[in-house]
Amino acid sequence: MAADDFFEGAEKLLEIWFGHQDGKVENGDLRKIPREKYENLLKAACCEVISYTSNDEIDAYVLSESSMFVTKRRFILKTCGTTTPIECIKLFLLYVNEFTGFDEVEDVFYSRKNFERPELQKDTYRNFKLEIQTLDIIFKGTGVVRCMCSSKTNDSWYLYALQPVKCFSNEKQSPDQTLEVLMTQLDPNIMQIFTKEQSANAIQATQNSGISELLPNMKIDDFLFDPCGYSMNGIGNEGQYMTIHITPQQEFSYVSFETNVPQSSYKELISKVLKTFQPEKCVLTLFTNEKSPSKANHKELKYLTQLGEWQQDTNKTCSLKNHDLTVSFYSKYPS
Ligand SMILES: C[S@+](CC[C@H](N)C(=O)[O-])C[C@H]1O[C@@H](n2cnc3c(N)ncnc32)[C@H](O)[C@@H]1O
Repeated sequence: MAADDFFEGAEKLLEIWFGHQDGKVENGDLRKIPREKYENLLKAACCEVISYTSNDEIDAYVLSESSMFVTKRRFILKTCGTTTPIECIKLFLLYVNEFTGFDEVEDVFYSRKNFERPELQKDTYRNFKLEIQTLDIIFKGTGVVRCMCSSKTNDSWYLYALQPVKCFSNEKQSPDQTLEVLMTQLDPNIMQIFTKEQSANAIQATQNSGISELLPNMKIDDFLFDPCGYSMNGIGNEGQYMTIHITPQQEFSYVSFETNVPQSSYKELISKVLKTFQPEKCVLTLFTNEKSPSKANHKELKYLTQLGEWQQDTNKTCSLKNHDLTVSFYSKYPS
């Protein structure tokens, strides 16, 4: 396939948390950084804003390549294609220093699935080792690295997590959990919904696909690309978000689902997501911190060996500074 026809759906996901050395986190706010400064950052990452929505807790941007979310002290940049998110970090840290009142990086996570066509990425992003080296230089530290591989398919998932020396005490932590479902080889009939040929607009695609039913009661900002491709952000009044991105082309179809909505069990939500998109394969990741009402879910995921038509081939759990992490690989049975 010609490089021109290919689109890399798999995202690079960067999440940074900020704090204050004296522990007074109420003194800072990342949303004090002006909009044009965020646009500068996105230029460095090779993408731009195409839509925006917000409430009192969270600013959500749909980007030309995926999404950005900004809350009081957490920044999330999720970008696909051949974007370069690490390139915006130094400038971002300068803006944080200038505008927000924060003076400390509390946590950094940078993760991604293996790329379909790594050779088409720009320099640093062709090999996770180079991404790690670049992040270590920027954060002047040594990150913890996790590489999880499926025992059955050639899928893998990589994480860099910076563990700053100073830890925030448990009392200052707020509940935090993030679920991601990264899906490949999707049902072509379902993917057809995310084309201009089948759907007149994004609202139609959101409704007809069942996306609107996945986590109801969210304010949805969706976008249907021409001739195909789909992105959406959903936000809730308490700072909850969900985000879905779809590359529907059959030769390299990819869908990602991510949310921070807490659940006492994620089984039903994950099943709904898989039934909605019908992937052949998927990678599940779950991060929870000590305060999260979802923290018991790692055990549940471990024993979720069968999820409808999907069978788990690999499940790994590990502990990071403030979070537990589970990564599971599933494929449709029989594959
Ligand atoms: C931005 S969207 C969603 C990407 C996402 N990371 C995913 O999960 O696949 C990418 C899809 O939109 C299509 N697309 C159409 N116009 C585009 C544009 N101007 N920029 C980025 N993608 C575009 C791509 O071909 C691809 O199918």
